Amino acid sequence: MSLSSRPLAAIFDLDGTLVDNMRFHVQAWVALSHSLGLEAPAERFEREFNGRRNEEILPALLGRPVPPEELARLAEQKESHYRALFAPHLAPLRGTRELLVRLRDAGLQLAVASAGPRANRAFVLDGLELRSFFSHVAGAEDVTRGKPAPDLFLAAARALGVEPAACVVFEDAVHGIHAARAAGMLAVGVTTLTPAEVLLEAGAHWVTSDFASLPADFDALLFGYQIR
Ligand SMILES: O=P(O)(O)OC[C@H]1O[C@@H](O)[C@H](O)[C@@H](O)[C@@H]1O
Repeated sequence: MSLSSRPLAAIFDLDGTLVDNMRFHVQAWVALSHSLGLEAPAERFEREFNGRRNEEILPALLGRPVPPEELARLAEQKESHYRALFAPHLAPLRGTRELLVRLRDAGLQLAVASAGPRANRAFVLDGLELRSFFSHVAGAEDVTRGKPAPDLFLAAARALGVEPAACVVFEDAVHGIHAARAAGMLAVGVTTLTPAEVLLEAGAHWVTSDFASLPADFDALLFGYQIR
């Protein structure tokens, strides 16, 4: 990882990055917790669980191992509720399509690496017609360890055939920034939910509130031009 060499690939987190949807995930988690008679503050889903897989969140939430059938049922209860909540608001983060077009035209390889399940990825990527930009989509079922382990980003880089050191990750969660750095990649924090200073403290090299305008030095590095 070097702050001076131009990345060859860009890997995008999905929830909270390609779409500004984390409040709907949190709302669905809080509703599921209530239906189970559990006390779980929204804050816990925003900080501790953001970027993790359901296979990791549910045992932590219930405080016990969760057998596969129960896990699948509870995850589907939460995820179908989340999709119903977010459906009327489904839209890409500002500037997403334009950035993807620029990256594609500049010859970068593009992938998604999301801890979310397949149905959620399809909901966003197909619902917004973004899928064709990406050569690979890595998801929860491709790894046994979610973020902050580097596995999802490493799986995406491997599928693209690009060295981790030549990849840049866009990610909104602290766990995701840790995962990107653990993978040896450049990391851009997206401040849809978590404040810039928290993402920088976690190891983000740059931060941005959306994709309409990137930090000038990062834009120059990404697209290979000098700032005058
Ligand atoms: O890795 P991504 O795309 O941010 O997905 C993570 C999210 O995936 C969702 O499925 C979980 O319910 C969320 O709680 C989690 O934060």
